[in-house]
Parts: sequence; C-alpha cells; structure tokens
Amino acid sequence: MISTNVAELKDVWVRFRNEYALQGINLEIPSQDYMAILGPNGAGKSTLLKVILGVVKPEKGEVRVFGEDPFKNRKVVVENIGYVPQKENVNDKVPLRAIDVVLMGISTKKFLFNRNKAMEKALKALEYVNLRDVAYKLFRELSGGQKQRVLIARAIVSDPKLLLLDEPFSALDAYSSRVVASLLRKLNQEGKTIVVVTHDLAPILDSIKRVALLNKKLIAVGKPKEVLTTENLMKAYGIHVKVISYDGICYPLLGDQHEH
Ligand SMILES: Nc1ncnc2c1ncn2[C@@H]1O[C@H](COP(=O)(O)OP(=O)(O)OP(=O)(O)O)[C@@H](O)[C@H]1O
Repeated sequence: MISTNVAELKDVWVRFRNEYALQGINLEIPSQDYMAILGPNGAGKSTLLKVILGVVKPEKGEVRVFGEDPFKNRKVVVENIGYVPQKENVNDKVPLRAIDVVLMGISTKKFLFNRNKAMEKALKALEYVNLRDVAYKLFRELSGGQKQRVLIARAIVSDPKLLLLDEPFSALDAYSSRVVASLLRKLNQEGKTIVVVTHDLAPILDSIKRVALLNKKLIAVGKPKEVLTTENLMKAYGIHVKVISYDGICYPLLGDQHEH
C-alpha cells in the first residue's frame, strides 16, 4: 500500500461481548497530523487507540499502520508507535526511578545489547521533557505533571513516528497541561504524527490540526472549526453543548453540559 497515511481504518467494527464499542469506523491519519479524539465516556476512544496499536482485534474491517496489519505485524507497532496509556501502569510498590520508567520504552534486546547507549537515550528523552534533574528520583514521588512528562519521555525514547496519548491532561492543573501541550506541539512541529484522546480540548485547541468526534460511530472528522458545531456535539454527547468562538478558535464548553 503506497500511502502517506500512517494509519488507516476501513469499516472497523469492534465488539465486546454483546455490545459494539466501535461501529463502521473509516479514518485516515496522514503523516504529521495532530488529531484530537473527542467524545463522551464509553464512546470507544481508548478502543480506537488500541485498534491502531493492534491489541484489540476488530470483528470486521481493515486496519493498516504504516501499511501493515498491526495485529499480525507487532514489529511495525513496536518500531513506529509511542503510547501513553490512560492509567499509568507503573507499580508504586517497586522503587522505580524516573530513568527506569523511561528505559521501559527501549526494547529489551536493544537495552541488553548496549546498556550505556540506552541510558544515554533515556537521559536525552528526559532532557527533552525538561526533567533531566529528576532522572534519579523515585517515579512515585514525582508530581502528576512530572509523571505525565516522564511517561511521554518513555513514549518518545525510541523515536517513534506516531505518538498515541490517552487523556494526558486528565489529572493535570492548567499550568502542567500547558507544559505538556507545548511539548506535544513541539513534537508535532518536529515531524511526529500525534493522536490525543481527551475530554479537555482547551490546552491543545490552538495547536491541533484535526478533531475526530466519536460516539461508537465516527460523527465527524476534520478541522476543529468544521467539526465542533452544536449539531455535531449534540449527536456525540446527546445534550446541548455550548460552543463559543474566541480569537478565531471554536471552543466547546464541555465542562458545562447542563441544559438551562
Ligand atoms: N476489554 C474490554 N472488555 C469489555 N468491554 C470493554 C473492554 N474495553 C472497553 N470495553 C467497553 O467498550 C466501550 C468503549 O470503551 P472505551 O474505553 O474505548 O471508551 P472511551 O471513549 O475511551 O471512554 P472514557 O472516556 O470513559 O475513557 C465501553 O462500553 C467499555 O465498557
């Protein structure tokens, strides 16, 4: 398949027991895109990322990541995708330092082959997220914002082309959200393709290129201004969501979802 798309989904259906989490998704993610995936709880957003990662197998449909089936070709996923999961799966009982967490992003084979080089890479990734000074501190003792940046360092340490992040702002205050958002913008400007699942568009509204509005079906995808209409938001959330326009940017008030 010759294509500049890093990922392509064609009529993808995912079912867990009797319920469909994704229904007939058609989506193309071009190289260097910066896309936000928006939708209510249970809309299938995390599932969509897991389909791209090849860890959830669709019942029907076709998935291509860098031209390959990610379910069959794990190598293409490991070598090209960095992933920041919704819940960080770092065991608090094990006294891991920040650098140890970043090292998890390097394949065991590469790590064993050249430990010094791996350490060097991990430190460089921590430097990128401006956390070189906490490299040898315990991960569990870092702040929520610092932890999130360490997890981004883990996702980028092997220099992936595509970065998938699942709700990276969920536990962060406005300042930390801004720090993480500016990191993502920089990574995108440097050529990485980024897909972010989020309930909070505010930190990234001025840097994303596209939005996909999801509620099991793909309701709309395109430029934020075109997608974030009251009509589309009504279809996705089932309630009236106010949209305000500020500085030429369309902004849905997702925090205030009460009918008046
Ligand atoms: N491994 C699983 N087994 C069974 N059901 C699952 C599994 N993973 C997801 N689901 C179901 O699929 C649906 C979509 O879940 P998903 O986590 O993708 O939604 P989401 O949009 O990311 O939600 P949220 O915003 O709450 O994180 C939900 O109904 C969920 O319960």
